Amino acid sequence: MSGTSLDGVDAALVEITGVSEETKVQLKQFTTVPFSAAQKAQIAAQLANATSSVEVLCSLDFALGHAFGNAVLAVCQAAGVPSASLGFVASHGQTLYHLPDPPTGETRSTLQLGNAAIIAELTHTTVVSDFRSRDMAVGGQGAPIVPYSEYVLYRSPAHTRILQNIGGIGNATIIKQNAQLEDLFAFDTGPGNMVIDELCRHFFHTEYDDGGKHGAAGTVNQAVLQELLKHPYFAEQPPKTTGREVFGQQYTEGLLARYHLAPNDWIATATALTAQTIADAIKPFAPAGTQLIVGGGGSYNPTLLAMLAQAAPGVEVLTQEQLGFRSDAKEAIAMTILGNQTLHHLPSNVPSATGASRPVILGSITYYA
Ligand SMILES: Nc1ncnc2c1ncn2[C@@H]1O[C@H](COP(=O)(O)OP(=O)(O)OP(=O)(O)O)[C@@H](O)[C@H]1O
Ligand SMILES: CC(=O)N[C@H]1[C@@H]2OC[C@@H](O2)[C@@H](O)[C@@H]1O[C@H](C)C(=O)O
Repeated sequence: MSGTSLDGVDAALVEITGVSEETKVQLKQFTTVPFSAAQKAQIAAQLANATSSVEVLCSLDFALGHAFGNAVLAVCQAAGVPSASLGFVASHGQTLYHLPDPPTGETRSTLQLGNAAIIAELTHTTVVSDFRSRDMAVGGQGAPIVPYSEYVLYRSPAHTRILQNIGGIGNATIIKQNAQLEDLFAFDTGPGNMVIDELCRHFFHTEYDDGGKHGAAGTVNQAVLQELLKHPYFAEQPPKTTGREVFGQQYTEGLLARYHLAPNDWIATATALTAQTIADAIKPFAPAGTQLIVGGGGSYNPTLLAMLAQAAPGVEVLTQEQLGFRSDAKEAIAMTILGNQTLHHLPSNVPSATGASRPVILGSITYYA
């Protein structure tokens, strides 16, 4: 898995047994193979129309295939497991573009690169990939696709649980107490770390606000925060998804041109934007006693977690680690659950989360034989 932050390829080696609601997974090893600065710059350039090139995109698909295949080899090597003994590889790839509701003229579509044939050859293993297209083909947004795995792993008879991932983008899955799969509800809350990261790059030439220290040292500018909260995405009704197309570099550059704050105040304000938009978005679905379980890289930012707890009174804010899971491994583990469903000819989209017209078997299979 590689998400919108472009930090690197996450590879989870899991033991998986059973299918559907009976699926059991055990994490054996986890590795993130970071993208080099050059790889990251090359991917980032392809995310914007002004700087993308069809020649580089063609090359990038295969280059990412190598990066993903090598991440599989790295996690296997760390565990002392030969890759040829794997049951399968489930590869999300790198989202390059996502058009669930295209402006005009274009076709609803989504594009994840990381060529599966290259991964199969490097790892000597069958690969399941392209998990989003099939959901979109039946009218869904093609995202979010992790809710099925969250239902399998986190449903609880005792609590309403909201799984909040804070990666580049923030996304929430609501699993009410005693929920059935049809009851799940999920959507993107808005920016996760994306704006914070962009501001860190702009002001400090760092990739992110390590430990939330800049955010903690700054003061939230309430007037600017209130303006930012007026972005139309926050008022849209779920199901809804968003991405770099809306809250990427251009968005932050626009903010920097419009408002003039001290660097730490900017980062505090962007951190508060993430916290407040999450709190506002989940509020209608969070009765007293709800557990908000935070995952993704944002769970390593204590300033963000503190702001979130303050913005969501009555909700118990927990991290994946507090439940015995790993925040950084969660999405990669989710892909293995989806891949396992695919290989058993079973669906794993959640129509109530994506807006799809029906459950479908996600993914494409590239056999290694
Ligand atoms: N120690 C840390 N302190 C503060 N922030 C951190 C830390 N570690 C990671 N992060 C944040 O988490 C981000 C990466 O999160 P993650 O890997 O979950 O994102 P992603 O999977 O790429 O995104 P998405 O889930 O939106 O696709 C980093 O860019 C950074 O902002
Ligand atoms: C199109 C795409 O790659 N969307 C990602 C992105 O990153 C976070 C959020 O936006 C989420 O909707 C999704 O990823 C997770 C894994 C998902 O589909 O559940």
